[in-house]
Amino acid sequence: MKRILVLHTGGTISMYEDEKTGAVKPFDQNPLIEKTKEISSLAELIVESPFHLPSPHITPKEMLILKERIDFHLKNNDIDGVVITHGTDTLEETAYFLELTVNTDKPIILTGAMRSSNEVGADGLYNFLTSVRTAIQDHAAKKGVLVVMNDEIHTAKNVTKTHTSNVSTFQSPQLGPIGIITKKEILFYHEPIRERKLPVQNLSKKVELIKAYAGMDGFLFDILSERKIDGLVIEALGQGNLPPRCLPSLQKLLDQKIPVVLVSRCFNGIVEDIYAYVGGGAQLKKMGVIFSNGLNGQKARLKLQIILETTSDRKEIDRLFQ
Ligand SMILES: NC(=O)C[C@H](N)C(=O)O
Repeated sequence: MKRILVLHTGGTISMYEDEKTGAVKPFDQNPLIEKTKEISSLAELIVESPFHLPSPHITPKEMLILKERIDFHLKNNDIDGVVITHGTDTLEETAYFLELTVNTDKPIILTGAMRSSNEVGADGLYNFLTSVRTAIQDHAAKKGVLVVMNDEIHTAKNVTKTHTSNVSTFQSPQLGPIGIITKKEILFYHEPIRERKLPVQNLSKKVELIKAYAGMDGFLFDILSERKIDGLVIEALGQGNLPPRCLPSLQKLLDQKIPVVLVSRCFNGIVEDIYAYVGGGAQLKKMGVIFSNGLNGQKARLKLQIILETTSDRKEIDRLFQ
């Protein structure tokens, strides 16, 4: 039997709905821990619950705790794979954090639920079961960190939460799922390109994320240049463009040597220095803005935060975002 480390962290998968008020709340004790027994015929489960939080309460510090628990077991050589249950709101960020920082070929799978544990059609236990089924497959190895939800397998780099309530919320806009789960099989369609691993022991840097909009001026940039930040990610317009009125304030931030990374607020495609009008990508690149390669804002923010722990060299940051 394969040995699977199960890390329960909270989220709707471990919540219940009050039948009278409809309010959804965490249980004091995660009910999945009891339910785990029903799945123990598939694999030898090593179950830990390092914290029990709704995922909007999760910070990079909790992500680092998960990395450390996984590294501990990898070092002990007592596991063949990992399944993490997590709230869905920030699940993609924890998945991507682990993709960037955990160095292993063994499957690491995150899953969650859109319906709380006592709702009709609750998807939590089912998603947990399919995640364990995926984690024990030999061919789930070497694919990086994966997200298993609703009978689909997605990569941490591409997956994002696309719907507030639907069970098919997790999608990979750039790529689609890399695999599917049926009653009989776990099938992969293609091999993902894996992320270069980054060292991280501590997360002390303040990195902010802002979204561009039509008519944006320098207001938010001015606030950021007055407060101390270590880095900034901007979700720019289209192919990587910004409204002209915000440029002088952006320049102030760049003059302070704050690394500024550009992603697009579009959920498909990459940013490029194509447009040569005022505020277009060509000008932003000349100003020293770093262009990312198709990550969404929240993942680029995490990546910059991790990178800044080891370097603030603009060229090196640029290289790591290619
Ligand atoms: N479906 C969910 O898990 C959403 C919940 N708000 C959470 O992320 O904890």
